[in-house]
Amino acid sequence: GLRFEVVPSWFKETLEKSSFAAPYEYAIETAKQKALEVANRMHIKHFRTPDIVIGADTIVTLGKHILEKPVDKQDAYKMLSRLSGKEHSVFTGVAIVHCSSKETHLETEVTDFYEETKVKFAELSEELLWEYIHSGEPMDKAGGYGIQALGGMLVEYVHGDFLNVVGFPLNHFCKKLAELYYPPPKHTIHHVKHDSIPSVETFENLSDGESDSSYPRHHKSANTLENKGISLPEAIYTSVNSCNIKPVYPAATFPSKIIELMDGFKASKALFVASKLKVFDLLKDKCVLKAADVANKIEASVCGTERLLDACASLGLLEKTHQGYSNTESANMYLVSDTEYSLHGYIIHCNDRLWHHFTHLETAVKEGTMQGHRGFGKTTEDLFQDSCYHSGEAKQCFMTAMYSISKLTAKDVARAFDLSQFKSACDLGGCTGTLAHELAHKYPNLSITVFDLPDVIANVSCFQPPGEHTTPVKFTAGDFFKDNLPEADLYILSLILHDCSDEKIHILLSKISAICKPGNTGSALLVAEIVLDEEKTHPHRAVLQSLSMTEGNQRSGSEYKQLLEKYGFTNVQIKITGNILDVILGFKRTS
Ligand SMILES: C[S@@+](CC[C@H](N)C(=O)[O-])C[C@H]1O[C@@H](n2cnc3c(N)ncnc32)[C@H](O)[C@@H]1O
Repeated sequence: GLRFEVVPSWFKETLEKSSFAAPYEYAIETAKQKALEVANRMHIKHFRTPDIVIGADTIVTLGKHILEKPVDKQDAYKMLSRLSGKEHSVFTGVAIVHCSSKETHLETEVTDFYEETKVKFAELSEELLWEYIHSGEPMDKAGGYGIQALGGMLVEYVHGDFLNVVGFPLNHFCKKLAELYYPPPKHTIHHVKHDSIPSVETFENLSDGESDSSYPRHHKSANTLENKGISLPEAIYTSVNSCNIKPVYPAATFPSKIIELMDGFKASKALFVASKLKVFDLLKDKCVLKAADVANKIEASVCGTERLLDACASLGLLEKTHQGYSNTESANMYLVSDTEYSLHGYIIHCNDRLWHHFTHLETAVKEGTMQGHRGFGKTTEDLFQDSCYHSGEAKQCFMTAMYSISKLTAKDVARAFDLSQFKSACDLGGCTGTLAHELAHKYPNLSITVFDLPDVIANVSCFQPPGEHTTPVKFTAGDFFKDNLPEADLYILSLILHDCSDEKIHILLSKISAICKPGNTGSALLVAEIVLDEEKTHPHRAVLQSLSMTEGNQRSGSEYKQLLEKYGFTNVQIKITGNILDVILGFKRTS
C-alpha cells in the first residue's frame, strides 16, 4: 500500500571518507545527502512534497578500507582478491527524511541508522574470479559483488541481515518506521522463527486478516497511518499465522511507477477542470462546502462535482471531512487564481493549449513535426505567434501563463549571479516584465527595457506591480528577429532559446553578439532555461516539454556553453538554481 517512487539522487557521492571517524558514518551521511537532494528537488522542481524520502548507501569495508563500486575490471579483480578467504563488513547507512511543507518552504527532519552484516568469502581461484568479473556483475556493486545473484557463489557465510548485503536492511528499516509512526504495544510483537530467515519481529495488529491475495492492496490497519498522511508497505508488514509468513511482495517489482504514469493524465485533467471551474477560488479563505453547494455555484451536476471533488481530495489538492470540502495549504497558495504565486494561469494554458499538442503526440513522433497547428488549424511560418496569439483571448491566456511561471522563478533567476556591474539591461521577449521588475528591485541602479512583440506590449498594464511607475522598467515594442535591439550592457533571454529553430537562434544570437561591447566592463548575455543533465534525461519537466515544443531543442549545460561560445561569449557560467529555470551567463570576449 505504500505509494512510492524510485527517484535517483543527483547528489555526487564524493564526501571525503577520511573526515569520518567510522565507515558507517560516511554511509549514513551519503544516504542523508542523497535523500535530502531528492526531497528538495521534488519540492522545488516538481512542486511535490513527499511524506518521507528514504535514502540508502551501502559500502563494504575490509579492515579500515572502504570498498565502493569498482571503476574497471582490474579494480574489480583487486577488490575481490582482497576479499578472498576473509571476513568483511557490509554497512548500509539509511536516512529517513520526513518532509512537510510550510508555506513555500520545505521542512525536513532526518532519522538515520545503519546496519552491519559480516560476510566471509571462500578462497577464490583465479579462474573463478575472472569468470565472475567477465560476467559483468561486479561493476555496479559496492565491493565488486552482488550476493543476490552470481556473487552468492563466492560467499561462505553471512552473519546478520542478508538483505543488508543486497543493499537495503529491510527489517531494521521497518522497525524504525514502525517506531516512528506506529509504536506497537509490547504484547502484540511476535518473534517468528523460520528455517532460512533470521528471527523477524512482525506486528500482528497491522495485519488486515485477509488471506493470500498476491496483489498488493490497502491495509486496513494501515489506514490509521494513512490518516497521518503516511501509508506503509504491505510488503513490509506481514501477518503471522503460527509459523507461516505470508508471501512478501518484492516492493521494487510492483509496477507502481508505471501505474502512476498510466493514471497521470487523469490526475492532470482533474486538476485542470477543477481550476477551470474555479473550485479552488470557491474554497479559499477556509471555506468548507458540501458537494451540492459547490455544484450549485459552478453550475454543474451534483454527481459530477462530487466525483471531481473526491478526485481532488485523493490527489491531495482538497481536504475532505464530514463537513465538506476545503482547500489544502498548497491549493490556497498555488491554485486560487488571484494569489501572488498562483499557477492558475499556467494550468489553464496546459488545459487549453498544451493538451492539444499531446493529443497529437503519436503523429508528432511519427512525422517528426510539431502538431500545434492540428489543434488550431494553422500551418504558417510563425508558429509561435500563431499558436500563442491567434486571438485576443489566447494572447491574454498565454501572457497570464508566462506571468504565473515567471512569478515563481524570477527571484531565483535574478539572484543566480551578481549583476551589480551592469548599468542597463534588455529582457528580450520579456513579456509581462515580471523578471525585469525583480531585477529592478534587486539592482535599483539598473535601468531595464522589456522588448517584446507589439501585441504583448499593448497588454502588459494589467501585470504591473502596484506603484510600477517608480521602478525603472521601460517597455519597447518590436520584433527581435527583424528590428534593431535597444542598447544595453546585459541582454536577457528567458525561455526563448529552447523554442527557437537553429536558424532563428543564429539570427538572434548574431544580433546580440554584434551589439554587445567586448571587454572587462563590456556586455553580457544571461539565458534562463531548464538546463538538462548531460544524458539529457533530467529534469523530466524539460524532457516532457520538448514533446510539445514548436521548433526548438532543450539543451544540456555543455550545449548552452558551446552555443554561447560560438557567438563570442566567454567565461560562460551555469547556475542550477533548484527552481524551474536555471541560469547561464556569458561575457562578450575581447577580440
Ligand atoms: C515563452 S515566452 C517567455 C516570456 C518571458 N521571457 C519569461 O521568461 O517568462 C516567449 C516570449 O518571447 C516573445 N517573443 C516571441 N517572438 C518574439 C519576437 N520575434 N520578438 C520579440 N519578442 C518575441 C513572446 O511574445 C513571449 O513574450
